[in-house]
Amino acid sequence: MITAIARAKINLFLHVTGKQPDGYHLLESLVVFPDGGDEITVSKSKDLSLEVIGPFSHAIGSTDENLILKAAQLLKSESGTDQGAHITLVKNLPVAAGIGGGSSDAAITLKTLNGLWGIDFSDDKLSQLGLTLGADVPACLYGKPAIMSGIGEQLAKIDHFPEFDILLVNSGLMVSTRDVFSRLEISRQPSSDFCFEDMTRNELFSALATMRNDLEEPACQIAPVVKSTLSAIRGQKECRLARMSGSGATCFGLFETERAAQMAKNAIQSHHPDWWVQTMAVGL
Ligand SMILES: C[C@](O)(CO)[C@H](O)COP(=O)(O)OP(=O)(O)OC[C@H]1O[C@@H](n2ccc(N)nc2=O)[C@H](O)[C@@H]1O
Ligand SMILES: Nc1ncnc2c1ncn2[C@@H]1O[C@H](COP(=O)(O)OP(=O)(O)OP(=O)(O)O)[C@@H](O)[C@H]1O
Repeated sequence: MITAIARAKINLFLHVTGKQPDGYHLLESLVVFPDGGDEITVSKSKDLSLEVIGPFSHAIGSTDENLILKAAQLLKSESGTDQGAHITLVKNLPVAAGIGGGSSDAAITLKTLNGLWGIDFSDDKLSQLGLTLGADVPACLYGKPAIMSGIGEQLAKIDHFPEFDILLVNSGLMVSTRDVFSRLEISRQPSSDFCFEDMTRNELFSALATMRNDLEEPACQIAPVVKSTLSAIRGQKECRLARMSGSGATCFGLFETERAAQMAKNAIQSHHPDWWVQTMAVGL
C-alpha cells in the first residue's frame, strides 16, 4: 500500500502569450506546490476501483470521469500490466478551483501506481503520458517550484526558492477552465527571461507584484465573486499581494509573516463562514 499527498498547484503569476492552432494557449507561469492537498492511497487488487471520500467528495462528477481512473487505465494500457488497484481519494481541495486538484491527483496516481505495479517508467515517460490527461499534469508530477511554458509541458526548475506561508480562499463557486480561456483576449507578447533562482522572499514578492494573472479578467466576467474574494484578501493587514490562481476561482494572498497570514485567515473565515480558507506552507 502507498499513500501520498496530491499537493495543490498555485500559479503565482500566469501570462498568456499566444494560442496554438488546436486552441490550446501558450503560457508563462511560476507554479509552486504548498504542503496541503488531496490524499491518495493505492493498494494491490485484482480490478481497478476508486473510492472518493473527504470534504469535497460531493463536488466531483461521476467516478468514471475521474482523472485518477483515467490515469490508472492509461498506465495499465501503456505498460501492458494485468494488475489492478484499489484507490482511495480523500478530496480535501475544492473542485474546478484553479489549484490543479484533478491534475495533481492524476500525477500522484501515475507516480504511485508506477511504483506499486513495478513498472519503472521514467519521469519523462510519465510526463508524456500525463500531458494527455491535462496541461497541468507534467508540472504536478514535478511538484516543486518551476517556470511553466509551452501549454504547460515545458518546465524550468528553480533550485533555490524562499519559504513562505500562503493564504488560499475559495468562495465555493466552481469555474470551468475551458470557459475562462474561451473569454480571453490575448494582447500580450511573450515576456523576457525570468530568473527566480536564489531570490529572497522579499525579492520574490516584489517581482511578483509587477506581474499578473491574465485569466483574472475573464474569470471575473464568469464569476464576479473573484473580485470580492480578492478584495477580502487585499483588505487584510500586511498583505503584500492578492491574486487569482490558474483559471480560478481560488485566490491567494502573500503576507509578510506567518502570523499575519493566520490572522487574515481567521478574519476572512469569520466574515465568510461558508468559504474555504486555508494557510499552507510553500518551499522546495
Ligand atoms: C490554467 C492552468 O491551470 C494553469 O496552470 C492550466 O493551464 C490548466 O490546466 P488543466 O486544467 O490541466 O487543463 P486541461 O484539462 O488540459 O484543459 C482544459 C481546457 O483549458 C484550455 N487550456 C488549457 C491549458 C492551456 N495551456 N490552454 C488552454 O486553452 C483548453 O480549452 C482545454 O480544453
Ligand atoms: N480527481 C479529480 N479531482 C477534481 N476534479 C476532477 C477529478 N477528476 C475529474 N475531475 C473533474 O475535472 C474538472 C476540473 O476540476 P479540477 O479540480 O481539476 O480543476 P482546476 O482546479 O480548475 O484545475 P486546473 O488548475 O488544473 O485548471 C471538474 O469538473 C471535475 O469534475
